[in-house]
Amino acid sequence: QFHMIKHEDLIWKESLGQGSFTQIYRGGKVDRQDGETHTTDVLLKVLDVEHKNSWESFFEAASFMSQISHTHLLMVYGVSVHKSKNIMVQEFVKYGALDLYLKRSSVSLSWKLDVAKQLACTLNFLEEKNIVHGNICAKNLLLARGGDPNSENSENSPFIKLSDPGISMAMLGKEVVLDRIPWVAPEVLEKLELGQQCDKWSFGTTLWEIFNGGEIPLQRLDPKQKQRFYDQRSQLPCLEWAELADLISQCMQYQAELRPSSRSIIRHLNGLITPDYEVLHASGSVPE
Ligand SMILES: N#Cc1ccc(Nc2nc(N)cc(-n3cnc(CCO)c3)n2)cc1
Repeated sequence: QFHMIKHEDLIWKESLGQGSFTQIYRGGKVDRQDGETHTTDVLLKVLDVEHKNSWESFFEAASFMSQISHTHLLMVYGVSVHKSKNIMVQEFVKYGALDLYLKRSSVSLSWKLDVAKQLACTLNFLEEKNIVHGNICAKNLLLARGGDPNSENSENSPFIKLSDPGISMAMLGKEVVLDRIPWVAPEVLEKLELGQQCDKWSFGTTLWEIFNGGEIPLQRLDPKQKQRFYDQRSQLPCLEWAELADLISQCMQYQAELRPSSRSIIRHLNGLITPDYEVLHASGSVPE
């Protein structure tokens, strides 16, 4: 399952905002090893009290992350329960959530393609283990490196960690699931159960976010209009980079079995050459 961490071994620092149904804080975890005490930087994710009846699902997400390890999967150290507080203790990822980072910073197409490839590899890892994450989105991608643009080259390349899936759809009300359109695969909306192909759909939506600078897809639609978006088999506005738009629409096919395998997604991404204007502009050989 997961490691239980004593509340007295946790240090609480500043609040860093919230996730879905959670508050997040910067913190520390004290480990006592043969007389020495060592403090690890952690992220403390506290389940909102009004959702405390979803604590099993919250801890299921923690044990999901604790039982698989991969270079692009977030490390979850364990959980702590104190009075009515349910706390997930995660590794502190230096630059935080990718959606916020993309809104604040301008990054190159090759930077974005690098992130997309890392996410595709993670998807492949999960698919080979027949594991479904169920909540892939830019908000759940954390940037461990490559967050400060003016650092020299090697530091500049991004490195992502996929966060925990959070409370499962089954526990969330229909309203909340509707609000996850267009990340939630259409078949999940109907049956409220996660199938292998649903992560591919969400991968497509997450690609759209990454290559649209963190813009929130369908932001202005209310839940009813979002339901209609699926009822009418609508697609997101397509990007100007045609080859990438093509991959996104392949992943976001309403017929789940037609979505590409993660291996073909990786092949497609490896076959993409960042369009010249990006390179030419970067080298300054094309007047701005
Ligand atoms: N300024 C700033 C700053 C904020 C946060 C981090 N680090 C970190 N580490 C994690 N393990 C998880 C998260 N996290 C962020 N948002 C969510 C909820 C939505 O996913 C989770 N952030 C680093 C810098």
